[in-house]
This record gives sequence, C-alpha cells and structure tokens, in this order.
Amino acid sequence: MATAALIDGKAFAEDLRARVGEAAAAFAQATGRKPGLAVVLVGDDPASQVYVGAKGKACEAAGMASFEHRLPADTSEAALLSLIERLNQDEAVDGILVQLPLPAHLDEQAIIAAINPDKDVDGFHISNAGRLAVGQAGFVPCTPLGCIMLLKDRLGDDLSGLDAVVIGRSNIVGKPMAQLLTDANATVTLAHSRTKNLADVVRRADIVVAAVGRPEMVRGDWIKPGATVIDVGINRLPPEPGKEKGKLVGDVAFAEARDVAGAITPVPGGVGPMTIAVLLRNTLVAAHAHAGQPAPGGL
Ligand SMILES: Nc1nc(=O)c2c([nH]1)NC[C@@H]1CN(c3ccc(C(=O)N[C@@H](CCC(=O)O)C(=O)O)cc3)C=[N+]21
Repeated sequence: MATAALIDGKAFAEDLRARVGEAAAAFAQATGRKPGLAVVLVGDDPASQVYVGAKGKACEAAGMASFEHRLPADTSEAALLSLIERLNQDEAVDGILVQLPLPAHLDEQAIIAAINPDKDVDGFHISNAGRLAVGQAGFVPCTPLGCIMLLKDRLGDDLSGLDAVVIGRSNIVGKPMAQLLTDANATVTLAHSRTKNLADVVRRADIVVAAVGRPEMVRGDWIKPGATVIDVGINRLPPEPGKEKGKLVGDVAFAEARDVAGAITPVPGGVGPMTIAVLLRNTLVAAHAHAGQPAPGGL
C-alpha cells in the first residue's frame, strides 16, 4: 500500500482563520465593534497557560477582541460564577471559554451551566449538547467540528455507506463526534475502554477517529487499507535522555498507520490547529447572532 496522504490540518486551519478574519472585518464595519472572546483560566497549569495565550493571539490575528481573565488556583466557585455572570451581561463579549480542566474544588458542570448558551462557543453547555443531539442549531464543540470539516473536505459532505469508528466517549470529543458522523450519514460505532476486540472493530472502519488520550494506542495493523484516520490525541512522551521536552504523539502509531491508511492527520499539525480555528469561527457566529446580523456564510 502506498503511503497515506497527509491531511494538513494546519493549512486547513490557516485558511479557515483567514476566512473568519475577513468576516470579522466585515462585522466590525457593519456594527462598529469587533467580535469578542473572553477566555477564563483558573490556576497556573503551564500547558493551559500556553493554550490560553495561543487563543488570545489567534483572536487578535483574526481581528477579534480577546479578554483574558487569569484567576488564582484557589478561586472560589462563587467568585468564578460572578465573573461568568458579568461576562454573560457584557455587550462586548460574544463568546466565553472557561479553560478545562478546572481545579478539583470547582464543579465543572455547575460552572459551564452558568454560561449563557448563546455565548458558549465551546459547545459544552447542556443546551448546546441537547441541540446537537436533536438536530437544532447550536454551538458544536470545536474539536469534533474541526474533525468533521477535515473529513468532509476529503470525502465529501455525504458519508453514506461508510463505516466510522470513534474511539473514546467523552462529552467533549467522542460523543459529539459520533453525532456529527451520524448526521453525515456514516454508520457509526462509538468504541471505548470497555469495547471487546477493539482492534477488530477498528479494522472494519473506513473512518477512524481516535480520541482516547493514550499515546500510539491504535496500531498500524488495526487500520483497514485505504481508511481515513483522524488522530485527536495530543500526548507528550517522556523526554529522551539529554532532551528537555518529550515528543508530541497522537493516539495512533503514526509511522505504522501511514503505510496502511488512505489519509491520516499528523500530530502536531492535524486536529490541534483546527480546534483553535473553529473556536474563532464559533465566536464569529456568536457575534452575528448577538448583534442580530444574518449568519456569516461559507464557514
Ligand atoms: N474549555 C476548553 N476548550 C478547549 O478547546 C480546550 C480546553 N478547554 N482545555 C485544553 C484543550 C486543549 N486544546 C488544544 C487546542 C489546540 C491545540 C494545538 O493547536 N496543538 C498543536 C500543537 C501544540 C504544541 O506544539 O504543543 C497541534 O496539535 O499541532 C492543542 C490543544 C484546547 N482545549
């Protein structure tokens, strides 16, 4: 089998960001203000600091306003809820993202439930989860929406007749991913840690989406020849001797899978950049709804 085509999420994300940037400029022309995203980070987890910084920069590069709120690790639930209430009321804020995971003393479900669903650009609020489940318009979580965009770009909008296996049943990736694939007419299996004979289940799949958070768990001999493989995992391996940082790898053993698959996303440079681009896209959509403007097309 020839080497798989690389699905260049980074390039796709750059293109999406450019289109969002143009639409954001038109929005600013029409309304006299930029679309605005508030990002809330509680605590000082270094990886989260990096992601939050990247989101702020991406916003500004797309002509959006970024409002960062960095709170100490011991912030009380009442203080966080009162910040969210203030952001819900703030006319300059179209989207609100509370970086997860939160410190253990904070109840994630209660915090997310406090966000106005119309500003929930992460798509984590139960109203948005429910809208996705029943086919109503709402915000879809950024990572699975980015994955379905990559899949449709490659395979077309209609996935009729294709078998898709999603590995991982999280509320943030696996479950919404299975719903989006179902909506696109794929025949979907949602596999997880209790699935029997996972390798055999994956071997049937024309589309594999791996979102388990276990480095290189999906092996090359699990992949059906020609399948399209979307690797959501971003795992940092322990550093090799003499190195400061370990290598970033996905949930798929990339070098093995590349020899079998028809197309595969790399890590880094695959799904990760799509997540941020879709966040900007969702913020732009939120801004239009908030301002009573018609939804931007083609995004
Ligand atoms: N409320 C909330 N919403 C999120 O969307 C959210 C979150 N919390 N918590 C943390 C995760 C993680 N996340 C990533 C986004 C982009 C990359 C990304 O762009 N990664 C690059 C490289 C990263 C690197 O080099 O370290 C890539 O895969 O090519 C990764 C991870 C969003 N998250």
